[in-house]
Amino acid sequence: MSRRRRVEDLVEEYLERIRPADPAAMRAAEERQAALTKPAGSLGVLEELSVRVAGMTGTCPPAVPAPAVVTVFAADHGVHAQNVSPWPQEVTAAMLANFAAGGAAVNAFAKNNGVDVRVVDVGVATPVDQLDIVHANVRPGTRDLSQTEALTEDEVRAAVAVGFELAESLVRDGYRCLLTGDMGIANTTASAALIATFTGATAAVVTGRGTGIDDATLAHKTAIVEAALVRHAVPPTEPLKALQAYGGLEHAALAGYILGAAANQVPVILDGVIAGAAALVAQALHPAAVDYCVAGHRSAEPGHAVALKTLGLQPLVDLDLRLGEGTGAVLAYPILSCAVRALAEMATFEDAGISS
Ligand SMILES: Cc1cc2ncn([C@H]3O[C@H](COP(=O)(O)O)[C@@H](O)[C@H]3O)c2cc1C
Ligand SMILES: O=C(O)c1cccnc1
Repeated sequence: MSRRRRVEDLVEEYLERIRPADPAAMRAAEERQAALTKPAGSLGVLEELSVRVAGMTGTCPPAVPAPAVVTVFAADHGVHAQNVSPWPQEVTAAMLANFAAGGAAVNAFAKNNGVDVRVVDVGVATPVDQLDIVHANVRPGTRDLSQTEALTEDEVRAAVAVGFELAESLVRDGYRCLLTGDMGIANTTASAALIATFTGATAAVVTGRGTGIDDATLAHKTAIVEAALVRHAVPPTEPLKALQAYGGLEHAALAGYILGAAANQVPVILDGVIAGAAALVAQALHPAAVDYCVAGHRSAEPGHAVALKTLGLQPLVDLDLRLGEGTGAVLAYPILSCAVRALAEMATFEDAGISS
């Protein structure tokens, strides 16, 4: 069997393993929530969240989703050549060294919240061979989406496989909550194109300032996204083709990682706009993948709110973050674990001898 055939089969195999959240476990969790020692509904969104986790894991009450790990998928983007980001491409590799040394914002948040950090090179343009990270480089950055297709079909499928297989191995290692992270200079441009594809929103609505660009650069970046949408014209029913057209390798790996969490019935906390774009790809591949997604936060990048609406997810935190790396997901993790711990460990009125 050719390698190409094998990679094609893999994505189909992944999708076959995904089941919608378990309705019986969700009903049991709703009933248990109603019996706990608090006024009904008083834990607000946390109650719904705990019910969703019961549905994901198929158990009531579910175990607290721990330990947790944030995986930072890193890759570069050919569209960087169009001056859509103020930062040099080499910053992607430099930040990988920073993650490996524990010096980035995501490392600080992760240390605070008891979350482990994994870093994966799925397509960084600058060599990072010497770093103590997962080396799974599919190609050294995408091609320029404004000139040609960013990736070949084989490259897309290989990157999806990196994410799926990593999620599987993390679950095998005992992790019970997977968090998304990303690093890739210019990746808010590819994110905007993906989000426009799956939501039908215009380039003007979903394109944002990324790391911080001025008005003139924003207008130029928006025009690049708009022209790319016309050039490639991928319908929302063709998620793998959308990854081929726009990239990035980290988006493809993140989509695979989300599918991997879903196939293993483990919650996945999404970070910001890059994760939102990848989750739209996962949703288009298998709608039930979203049953396993928790929106960690809402990024200040405008496309993110648009993506969350199509995903049907309510963000847990809204603090004007616009960093990526997984920071918003890590920040939200204790909220998710509190929600599940309350469902699992609170006394019922009957246990406590309180008449309700
Ligand atoms: C020092 C630094 C650290 C970062 N950590 C995450 N990003 C974030 O910014 C990039 C996307 O923004 P744009 O599309 O405007 O280039 C991504 O690498 C993302 O993870 C960073 C960016 C920089 C410069
Ligand atoms: O939403 C994000 O994750 C984000 C926003 C701006 C730049 N980098 C990442």
